[in-house]
Amino acid sequence: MSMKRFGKAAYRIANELIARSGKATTFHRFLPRIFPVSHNLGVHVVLKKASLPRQNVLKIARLASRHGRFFRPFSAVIIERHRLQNREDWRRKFEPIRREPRSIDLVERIKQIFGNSVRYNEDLKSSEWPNRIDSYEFGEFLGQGCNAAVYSAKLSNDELEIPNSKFGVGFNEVTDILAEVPPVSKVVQKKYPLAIKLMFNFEHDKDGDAHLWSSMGCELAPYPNAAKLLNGRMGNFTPLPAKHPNVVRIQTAFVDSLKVLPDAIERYPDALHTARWYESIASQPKTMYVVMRRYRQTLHEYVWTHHRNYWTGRVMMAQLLEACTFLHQHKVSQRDMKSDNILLEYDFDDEIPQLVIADFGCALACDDWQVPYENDDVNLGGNTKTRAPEVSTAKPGKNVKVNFEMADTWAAGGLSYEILTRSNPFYKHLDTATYQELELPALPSRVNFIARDVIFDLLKRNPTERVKPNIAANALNLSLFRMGEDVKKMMEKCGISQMTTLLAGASKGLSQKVNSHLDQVINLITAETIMANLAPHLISRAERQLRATFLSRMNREDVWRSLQYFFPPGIQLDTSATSSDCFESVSSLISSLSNGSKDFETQKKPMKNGYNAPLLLKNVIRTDSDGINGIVHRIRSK
Ligand SMILES: Nc1ncnc2c1ncn2[C@@H]1O[C@H](COP(=O)(O)OP(=O)(O)OP(=O)(O)O)[C@@H](O)[C@H]1O
Repeated sequence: MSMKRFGKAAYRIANELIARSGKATTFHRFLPRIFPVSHNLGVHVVLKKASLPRQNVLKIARLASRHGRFFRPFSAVIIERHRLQNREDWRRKFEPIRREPRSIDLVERIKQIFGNSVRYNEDLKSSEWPNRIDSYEFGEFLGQGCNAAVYSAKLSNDELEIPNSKFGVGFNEVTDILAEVPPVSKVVQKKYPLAIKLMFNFEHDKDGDAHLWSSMGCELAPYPNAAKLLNGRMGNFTPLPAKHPNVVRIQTAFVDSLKVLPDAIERYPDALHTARWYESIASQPKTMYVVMRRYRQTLHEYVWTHHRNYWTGRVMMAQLLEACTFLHQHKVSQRDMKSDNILLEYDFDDEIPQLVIADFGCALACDDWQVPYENDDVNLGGNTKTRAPEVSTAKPGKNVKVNFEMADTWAAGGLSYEILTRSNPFYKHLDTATYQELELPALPSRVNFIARDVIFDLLKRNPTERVKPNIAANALNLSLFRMGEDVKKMMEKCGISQMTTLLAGASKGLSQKVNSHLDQVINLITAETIMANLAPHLISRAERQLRATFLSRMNREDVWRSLQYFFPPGIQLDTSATSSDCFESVSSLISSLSNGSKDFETQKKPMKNGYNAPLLLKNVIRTDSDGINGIVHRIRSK
């Protein structure tokens, strides 16, 4: 059997994974007929045995072993298959997918699969957390800012179960059974899995809780229950309506008596009710506590302690943009987007971190992007160095309003620089109020062209020209798929071209036909994601979650707009591929999967002419030959 046919088989099976989810045929009966084949660094490639006689399966297995340096013995595959077939409870696990009506549009069905299944989205699980400080035991000090100190914590009663204490727990039951090794998240448990933010109350002379809720309530913008908790004490405060994997996870918040921890006098004496003004303090000093999931590190610490890998960087960027997309969709602006406020979670140093936006103390969440700016006392958010140009150039005056709609999106551009090069140009070199776009430092040439162009578009001075976060996130997500050796070629083989991208917005009949090409791409992407989910130890949690997030929110119109990053209007492209070639693209999936993420990044060399040429031609930075992790050597282009 040729490699080409092997690829075709994989494609058909993958395609069926999606198609069957809407058919009467039960998914649970289909799954036992697939099995994973291990590759050296890559991903399990799932093949269906059903339509292939046993000899063929063996042939495929042998073929796979030749294309990957490591192959799990076939006997193990057989054993695994038996194990699946003998498990009665498989039926239950696929109930939600089985019940999907058949007639639903492909994109809608994919959105439902990824949005409504706990398997792909642990956020659907919810739990109750105690609202008394005595219920928690404090651990080490984690950090402090101007408004609060943060400590690790756990529930004091050890008997109590800690719900969702790790990202991976309950993330994907299927993988627990299919994976050869138990998912890491089940093994590693933190002793103190929570982080409690103890807010500084500088107004101990005030009685009651109301002033604490109203002055500190912004912290709760990412907490969907906040509106109920605040009970109208913050006027038109509109917190995020749901949890998001890339937004800090707040478990609960409450006001209780101030707990004076052993290091408090040394670290934050001003926030304590000291003898100095003892007479004026209220009867029982209180403050607000925010109980969060504990993360491992800030982005700032991470970039200085970890080698750079541009693939990892791109996954982190995409997560950041997914968070911005979610905030933007719900008219919330975090307004303090610095790398100390981006938190990361990972278990191993070489694991791609899960990224969240944290610290909403300066957030704007009132269902309106505009803030009246009549005088200097108005709060325009956090650090001046990370304010978008339209904010930093605003001058207070009568009827002046500052629009924050695109402020976080702009800041994500600076943070992307930090992710990829360690340094945010706006911390030191450039002034947000006066910089010119041409002054933006060039990125290393090995940074993928989509990431590079997206960053440039995020940092447009004019907010109306700036790329919307969802379009930027889509482009990055698309660039991260591993189909074949080149995502763009894969798309071309599915029939996407400069022409189809242009036609997509044209008449309905026409765009329906054009959309069928896009559906092929989406089909492949979804299939690859489902397959990836069956190999949790080979694709990072962060990347799987990112894919699920993207697929659960995408729509065709936005995807077409994002495709302009791959097929920009006005530049001649050679796109002779037909949609039938689409099948072939998957044949290279197998070999590319076995190459590992680093190689993917290095394969994406910019084209000699056309769109892939670096946009920032003036000052191209190149890495040395093995510069993927290291310090870059700057070479001026001629
Ligand atoms: N959930 C968490 N898990 C782990 N560490 C955290 C968590 N939340 C905060 N931290 C740590 O505590 C530090 C201070 O937290 P935070 O930025 O929320 O405080 P702040 O007083 O609001 O800061 P700022 O002065 O920026 O307003 C963070 O930089 C981070 O190092």
